[in-house]
Amino acid sequence: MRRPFLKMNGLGNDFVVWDARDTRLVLTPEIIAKLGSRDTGIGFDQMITVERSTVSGVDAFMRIHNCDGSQVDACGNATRCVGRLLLEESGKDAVMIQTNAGLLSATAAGAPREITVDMGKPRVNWDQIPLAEEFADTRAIELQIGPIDDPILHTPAVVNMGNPHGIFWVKDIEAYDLSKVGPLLEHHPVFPEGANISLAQFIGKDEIRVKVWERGVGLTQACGTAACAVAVAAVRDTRAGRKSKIHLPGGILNIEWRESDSHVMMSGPTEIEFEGEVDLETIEWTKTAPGDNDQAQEATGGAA
Ligand SMILES: N[C@H](CCC[C@H](N)C(=O)O)C(=O)O
Repeated sequence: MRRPFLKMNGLGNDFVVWDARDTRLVLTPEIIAKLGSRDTGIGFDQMITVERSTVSGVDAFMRIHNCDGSQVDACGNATRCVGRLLLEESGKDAVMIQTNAGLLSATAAGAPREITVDMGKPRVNWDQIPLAEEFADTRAIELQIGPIDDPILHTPAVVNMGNPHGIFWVKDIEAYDLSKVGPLLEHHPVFPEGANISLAQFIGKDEIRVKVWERGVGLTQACGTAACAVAVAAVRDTRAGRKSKIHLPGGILNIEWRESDSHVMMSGPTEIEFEGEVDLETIEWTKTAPGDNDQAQEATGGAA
């Protein structure tokens, strides 16, 4: 059975997006992992299924799966992408997206394809992250993040943005091999539900460079909820103001942890890479229509 999809990304954190508002779509974790594989399938960091919301007046429900097939409750970059689709489809100035982590609102951020999402309030109590009970005093958490010749134990900042985040402030991100320490920390017993792991380095006033090992994925070009979590941790650790620029490998996200209501506002780009169609039995897929940049080239007769 062939099914249309959109391939999208937010700063290179990429997604397959299904519209399942009229035709339900339930896939097993095994099929999701096959589709998500950059060898056997379409390849993505997360799979996003847009469904009818169960809450009246809310535009859609967004279901999120990591490429390992695990279902999770928050994905900042995908929320911007789904927000863009709903805003363009409805012509409204703002749309509401229901997730298992709560209701999120999305609005246009000014520049084309730039979207602002209200990611709601951060949670910082140990049982909200969650952390294992024996680590209720987060100061007691000392984790080895390498490198081998620098066996300094680090205490992470911990924030939940609808998903768990462990953040390590370091002087030089390049001094650590996140591809090695990331999986160890993601599955560390201190995080009973796992965690997204960020290395964060200040590069200027309210400018922070971040690299992320995502739970259920691995290294990604960007992670929206991590950007929010780092910005919140920077304020709590009195290292930054309430507005900060988070520099990820894929680009910059602008974050504001609003004083008035403690909501975290995240602004950044979205991209439709292409439209496609996939056979859910054979996982064979084809592109059926160009994306934003292809169209831009076509429109301008752009050079190859
Ligand atoms: N890997 C995350 C979900 C996706 C988060 C990320 N892609 C974002 O933009 O927030 C988790 O397991 O909690």
